[in-house]
This record gives sequence, C-alpha cells and structure tokens, in this order.
Amino acid sequence: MADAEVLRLPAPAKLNLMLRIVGRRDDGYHLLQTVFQFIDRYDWITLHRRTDGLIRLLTPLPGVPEDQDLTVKTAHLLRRFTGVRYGVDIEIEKNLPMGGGLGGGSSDAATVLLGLNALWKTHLPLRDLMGLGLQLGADVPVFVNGRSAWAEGVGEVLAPFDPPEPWYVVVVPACHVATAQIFSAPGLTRNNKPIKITDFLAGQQENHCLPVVSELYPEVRAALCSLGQFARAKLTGTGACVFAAFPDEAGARAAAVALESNWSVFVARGRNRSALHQALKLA
Ligand SMILES: C[C@](O)(CO)[C@H](O)COP(=O)(O)OP(=O)(O)OC[C@H]1O[C@@H](n2ccc(N)nc2=O)[C@H](O)[C@@H]1O
Ligand SMILES: Nc1ncnc2c1ncn2[C@@H]1O[C@H](COP(=O)(O)OP(=O)(O)OP(=O)(O)O)[C@@H](O)[C@H]1O
Repeated sequence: MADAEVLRLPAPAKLNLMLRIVGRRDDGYHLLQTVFQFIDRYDWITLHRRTDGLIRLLTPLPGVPEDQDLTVKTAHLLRRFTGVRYGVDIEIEKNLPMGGGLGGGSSDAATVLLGLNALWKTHLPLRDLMGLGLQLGADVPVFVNGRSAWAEGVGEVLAPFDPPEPWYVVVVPACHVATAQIFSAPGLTRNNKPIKITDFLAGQQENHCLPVVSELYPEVRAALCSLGQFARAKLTGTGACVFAAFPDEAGARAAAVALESNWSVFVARGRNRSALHQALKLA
C-alpha cells in the first residue's frame, strides 16, 4: 500500500444507540450525548490517484450535484489544506440509504480523507484529519477516529466506549429524513438532562429526535411498530432507519425474514472497530 495508485476502501455505516439533546450553541448547532457504533454494512469508495491535480467523481449520486458531493468536497479540502499537487478520480458504490441516519455521506467523506492521506502521501495525523472532517459534518470525526464512542459536543468530543456487539435488524423506511429539518422543528426538546455511561448501560437509551420524526414521518412510526414486535426498536440519528438488537444471528435473521414482505430490511453485526481502519491497517 506504501505507493499504491489505486485504493478501494469500505465506508461503514453507524448506528446511534441513543441520542440525547442537552443544549444548543449560539450558532444553532445542538449539543448532544450519543453512542456511536459501526456496523458491517458499507459503501465502497475507489480512489485513483491523478498526477494532473484534477478532482473528479466518476459515479455521481442521483440528486447530488458533483460539486456538492461530500467525497468531492473532502478531496478539495485536503488538497487546499496540504497544498499537494496530486488529484483523484473517485468512484462510489452506494449501498447505504441516503438520509437514513446511518451516516453514509459522512462515512464516505472520512474514507476519502484517510484514503487520500495515504494515496497522496500527505501523512497528516488522525487528530488533524478529525479537525478537517468536522468542517464537513458533525458525524465525520467519529468515522475518521474509527472507534465506537460516547460522544458529546455536536458529536465531535469522543471518548472510547465499547458496547456489546450484537446482531442488528435495520429497517429502511421509504423516506429520506433531512437532518436540518428535524433540528429546526419547534417541537424538539432541547434542554434534556445529561446522563452518564452507567445510566446508558442501565437502559436509558432514548432518542430525543424520535417524537418529532414519528410525527412528521408516518412511515418511520410504522417501521418502529413493526420491528417493535420482535425487540426494542430504536431510531438512529434523525432517522429514517430504525433498528433493534438481537443476541444471535439466527434471531436477527428470523425477524428480518418475517419483516421483509412489508419492509426493506437488512441484518448487520455491531462493530467497535471501523472496517476502514482495519483495511488501512490502522486498527
Ligand atoms: C444527528 C446525527 O446523525 C447524530 O449522529 C448527527 O449529529 C448529524 O450529523 P451530520 O449529518 O454530519 O450533520 P451536519 O451535516 O453537520 O448538519 C446537518 C444539519 O443538522 C443540524 N445539526 C446537526 C448536528 C448537530 N449536533 N446539531 C444540529 O443542529 C444543523 O442544522 C445542520 O445544518
Ligand atoms: N457521498 C454522499 N453520500 C450520501 N449523501 C451525500 C453525499 N454527498 C452529499 N450528500 C448529501 O447529504 C445528504 C445526507 O446524506 P447521508 O446519507 O449522510 O444522511 P444520513 O445517513 O441521514 O446522515 P446522518 O446520520 O449523518 O444525519 C444526502 O441527502 C445528500 O444530499
């Protein structure tokens, strides 16, 4: 990998195992407490190094102009920050639903940051890459850091935390939730009491976005109800996806089979180390 010209790397999804809103900053961003865990479901990003400095996306996503795609923005940001003269052709194999609360766009951005840092031989430390990532989105630093985490601030103050790694059933409702719409909703509660990790482990695992998302998106409400027949069903991030944990693969697959006639659904394993870090031998 030392002088590779092409890299194909995974961009894993995340789940928010709980999400508390405990305040709001002057710039409007919300102060959160959340637990991030990765799952073994990925987008795949291929990076072809160019010597002429051009940055191109070979696989534009429906509805996302090329210059707005987070992978393209990331490559430009790293090029500006380092002054490197290389460019890149980017290919995205999209498996993660957009606007699903699985962090797909943020994870794609983190994969481009770490991948180009190797391919362009810029060798920035993870700390600098996390700082750059935060300029792209509140969820990017955890993907750059590559460890499951207890997170505070706007999601960027990360403390390592290894929850159990169960099997999950994830239901993907046929709607996209815009994160900004949920965070600007008048009905959102913004002054909830902060909790400790011990409270989380004792079962305090609510998502404070859930009441607003359920009200605005009946599909999400129905998905929670269907999945809730099998296990405690939760919302990830601001949705739209909902998930539930199962102690073993057989239980998860049985629930998924029962749900799949009515829902788009997949089974994935919780992972406390990012597959991206494993692929780059950082883990
Ligand atoms: C809800 C989470 O998915 C939990 O993991 C994330 O905090 C969202 O992270 P993200 O998608 O990377 O969010 P960003 O792209 O930074 O922000 C999208 C919009 O959501 C709102 N936003 C986001 C994060 C946050 N802590 N407070 C906010 O108010 C802001 O209005 C922002 O304009
Ligand atoms: N490479 C990308 N992949 C996905 N979405 C992108 C990308 N680049 C830009 N976007 C834009 O970002 C929006 C949010 O995408 P994403 O899939 O990350 O949502 P999400 O899973 O709800 O994220 P989060 O959990 O971080 O809120 C998309 O609707 C799209 O307009």
